[in-house]
Amino acid sequence: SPLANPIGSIINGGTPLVPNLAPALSNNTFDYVVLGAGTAGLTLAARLSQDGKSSVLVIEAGGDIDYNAVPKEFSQTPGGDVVGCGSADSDFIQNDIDWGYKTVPQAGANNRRIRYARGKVSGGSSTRNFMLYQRPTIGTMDKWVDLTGDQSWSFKNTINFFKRSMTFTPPNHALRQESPAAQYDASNWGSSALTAPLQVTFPHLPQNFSKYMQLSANEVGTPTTQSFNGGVLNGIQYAPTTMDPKFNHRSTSHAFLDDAQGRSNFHSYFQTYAKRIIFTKDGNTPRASAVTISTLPNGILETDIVYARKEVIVSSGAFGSPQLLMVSGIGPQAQLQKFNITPVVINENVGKNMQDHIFFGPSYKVDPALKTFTELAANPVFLATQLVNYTAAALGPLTNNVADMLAWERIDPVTLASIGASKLLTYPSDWPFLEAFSAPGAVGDFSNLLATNAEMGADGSRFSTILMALVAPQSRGTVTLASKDTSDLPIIDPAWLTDPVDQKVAIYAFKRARQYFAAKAMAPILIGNAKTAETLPGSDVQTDDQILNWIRNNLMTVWHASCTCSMQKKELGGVLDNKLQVYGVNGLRVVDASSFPVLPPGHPQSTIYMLAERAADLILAARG
Ligand SMILES: Cc1cc2nc3c(=O)[nH]c(=O)nc-3n(C[C@H](O)[C@H](O)[C@H](O)COP(=O)(O)OP(=O)(O)OC[C@H]3O[C@@H](n4cnc5c(N)ncnc54)[C@H](O)[C@@H]3O)c2cc1C
Repeated sequence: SPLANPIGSIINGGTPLVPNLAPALSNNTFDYVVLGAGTAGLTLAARLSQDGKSSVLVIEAGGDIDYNAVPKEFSQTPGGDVVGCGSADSDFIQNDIDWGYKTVPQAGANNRRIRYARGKVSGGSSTRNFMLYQRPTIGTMDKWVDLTGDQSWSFKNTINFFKRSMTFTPPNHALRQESPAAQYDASNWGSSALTAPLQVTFPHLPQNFSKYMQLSANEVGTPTTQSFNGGVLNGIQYAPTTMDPKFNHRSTSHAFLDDAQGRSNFHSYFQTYAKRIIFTKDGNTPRASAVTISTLPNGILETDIVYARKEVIVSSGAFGSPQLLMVSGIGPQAQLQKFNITPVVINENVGKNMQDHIFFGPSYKVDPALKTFTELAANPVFLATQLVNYTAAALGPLTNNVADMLAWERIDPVTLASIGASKLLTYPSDWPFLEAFSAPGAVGDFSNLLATNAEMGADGSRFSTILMALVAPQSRGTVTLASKDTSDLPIIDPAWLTDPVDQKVAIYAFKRARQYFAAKAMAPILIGNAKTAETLPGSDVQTDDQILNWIRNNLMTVWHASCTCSMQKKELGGVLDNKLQVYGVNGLRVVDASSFPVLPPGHPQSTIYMLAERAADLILAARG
């Protein structure tokens, strides 16, 4: 057994720092050790422990949100999601539950360094996200099949894993009173007999701005569609959200923790850093057998070891997972050499191929009767009333995740050719190139949405924005090490907007947002006309160069970092095989956004839950 004498046979990094450590004590040995209690990690750990047969430990650097009252209140309240996710440093309440990542200067963003929100807490980034729940297209998953060489990743073959993680509740039209009404397709969801911890539904109140966006989208050629969850995306509709239907609280992967916590075979260590995976020998192949951990604040020092009888599963997210592989000896040669890390497997692809979405868009002055987010930020009396309304009755604008309506569209081939972006025609035919978000507030450079809206709304002005995201991005980024210690944040370089095709599409997207606002359907809510109402950037910005420069100064991540430990055929640049196992070693998988072969258009959390559900099946099948 690889655990017979784990200390004696360690092949990376020598003897653990802790003296007198008794190897493989029964209370620090588990069948499965999951690193990261985030979106994927908690889902996976809960599923692995469900049949009571395997012991599972999940390790999380952050705390349990249940013991962190103020961030919990903010996190639970859907309208609070826009607080503390900005591009500037000035975050407050959420600092306790966030890693505080910041990119290196981004050439594509006029050398700005941009703060990149990431959950460091139970539920990981599902505790911080905007709750939008939507699935990839059929063609997207066909791309996964091509890249992995495995038909089991098709949409048809994964749909039951998508359905398995969540319970859907239809929109409450009586409360919402919206027109046009939110639509959904009942066949996209599980049967009423199928219940899962994660809750998906619609907010109790839609944003007033969204219906105007919907009507103007229809007018400029984007039709209303019924659903974003059956494998087709093009069109406009309200998006379902990961929310509890009764109280409209945020629902996260913590729901899986709640389910698992009472099981005697389920264990969780919070405020514990995974420091390094220890490899022993399995014949000639390294085997992941144990993990050094730190229970000290800020993860300094290796303080203990936990052993895995069967597997170690890394679910530390798109930044944390490649970091953990690299500090443990799996990564590009130059990275390992630079930090004097004993190599286990040289794989140049670890930390490469990072894919992400960016968004940006013009803000317009609108009728104050709309009650936008600007009203909440700039009118303390209204905010106080709505806090009571939300807390006491689960009603009002705070039940809404702010960006509640989405639209996806392709760009026709003639236009693509005219803007120099024909390269996108290589994408599957159902893959949209642009996503539009309703954003009822002023946005600008996303530095701090609360402060921006409080300031711009101080004179009674109210705003709405349509954010445009590039959802077939060509630019690729990297995650590299700053040191050989996971207590130091890795270096994040998303390289947004460095590819010329992305720049062309971004200019097109910006002009498209202006078309939405110029539609007749938008006229009733604009102060003045589409030209005079445009406040950011304002109608002075007209030429392609001016537009691109404004985008560079204002673009923001949609926080969809992925693909940094990609599941792909090795010759294509993979880190993981088609069963999420790390190439070249035994007993080690990576399961989270970093495992994606390619980033689907839109919002990744549904795919991450699917991945965790599927991984649990693969792991339990291997257990026999
Ligand atoms: C502000 C924001 C808005 C978003 N909006 C949406 C949206 O509306 N819809 C959508 O689908 N997606 C959205 N996303 C993206 C989505 O939430 C993430 O892609 C997803 O949650 C990532 O899941 P994961 O399991 O890969 O990583 P995470 O959920 O981030 O989990 C990784 C976990 O590992 C832990 N960890 C890392 N390193 C270590 C270590 N060394 N030791 C121990 N623990 C460690 C982390 O603390 C974290 O808890 C948003 C994200 C953000 C931040």
